[in-house]
Amino acid sequence: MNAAVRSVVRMGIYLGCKVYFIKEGYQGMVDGGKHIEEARWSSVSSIIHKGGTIIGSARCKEFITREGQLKAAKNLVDKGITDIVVIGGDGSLTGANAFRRSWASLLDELLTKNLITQDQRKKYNHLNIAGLVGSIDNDFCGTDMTIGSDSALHRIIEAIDAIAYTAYSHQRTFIMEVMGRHCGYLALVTALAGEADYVFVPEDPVPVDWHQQLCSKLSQERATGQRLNIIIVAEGAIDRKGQPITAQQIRKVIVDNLHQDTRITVLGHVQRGGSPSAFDRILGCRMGAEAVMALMEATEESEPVVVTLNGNQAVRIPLMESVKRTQAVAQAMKEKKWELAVELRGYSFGRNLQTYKMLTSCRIERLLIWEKFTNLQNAY
Ligand SMILES: Nc1ncnc2c1ncn2[C@@H]1O[C@H](COP(=O)(O)OP(=O)(O)O)[C@@H](O)[C@H]1O
Ligand SMILES: O=P(O)(O)OC[C@H]1O[C@](O)(COP(=O)(O)O)[C@@H](O)[C@@H]1O
Repeated sequence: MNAAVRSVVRMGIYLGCKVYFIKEGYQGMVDGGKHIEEARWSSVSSIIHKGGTIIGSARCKEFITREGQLKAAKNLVDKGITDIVVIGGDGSLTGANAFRRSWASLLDELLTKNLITQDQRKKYNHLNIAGLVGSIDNDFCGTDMTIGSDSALHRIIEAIDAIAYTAYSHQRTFIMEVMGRHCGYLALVTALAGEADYVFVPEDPVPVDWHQQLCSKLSQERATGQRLNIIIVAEGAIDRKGQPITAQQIRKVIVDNLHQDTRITVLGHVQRGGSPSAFDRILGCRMGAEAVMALMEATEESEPVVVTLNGNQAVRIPLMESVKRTQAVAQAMKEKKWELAVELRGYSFGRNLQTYKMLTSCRIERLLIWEKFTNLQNAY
């Protein structure tokens, strides 16, 4: 995230703008005062390698209310702020859009209450918004990657590789819970990259007979000589009825049925910490710069945009369109329309899921026949 902050600040200053940090997210915008502070070129030196964000982040209920938005609008007008870059998930971007929509009426109310002058009302008539998507979950429709996701993946894969040594030596089964309360991206790609034997993701819940399927899969792998099993479970994993599936439940199934030595690792907030990956730093740099360009080119008529990654390009797309698509995934999951949820999550998500299933669908019978055949060949 800091790479994006740095990029926005420097691009803004480079283009001749006065740039402010709004600290602690919308809470800082509502509270004003020391939370809105001018950013200098040097304020963002030596931050690109740091995890998290130097400007802080906070959930802010007050910003959802009219009163909160009035305070925020007043603070922005007082500082002469006309353009905002918002970095966050669909909640933050929805909030930004709602705020912009109410902007004119907020200023009207401030004027009526004599909290701003007639001149200010006229001068700040318009507010421009550009969004950047920051989330480790990679759960936003319209972008191939969200800022932070790649770094989290690196951390998870490192942890799996570390665990695999113990699992291998002790012939153990490891269940690893990764983040993703509503999105299975991290779990799925981790399963692909970490050679997991089974994965639980919220968008594509396991079949009702998952107990048998899982046990048969694990037994097959052991029968082919594999000394360890890795199972990945997303924090938000559910079954087809929408009931949560926990790592403890999975462990019980394995221990009761297969008597395998099984351990659980919950990675938790480790996944969100540490230095950002090279990919995330570059993504942040490019997206931040693009967001400032979008603001500079915005007119009163233009819709707010969100800067996303399409292939290898930073592109601008209508903010609310992608927010609505993202919210449609949540709705599809709520209605248990699993195929639709996977489809809406995006082409790449669906392909990852398919690829994972194909790469882990080896049947023991087929494998044994093949091994017998190659042994026979070697004998002659
Ligand atoms: N409909 C909304 N109207 C105004 N503000 C909102 C709205 N939805 C979310 N927000 C603001 O955005 C903040 C962040 O949203 P949240 O859903 O918690 O995180 P994320 O941005 O990661 O999706 C909220 O704390 C709130 O201040
Ligand atoms: O710190 P908290 O509030 O427990 O958050 C955990 C949740 O946040 C997430 O990590 C996503 O966070 P971000 O979108 O801010 O990266 C989810 O995967 C997880 O469910």
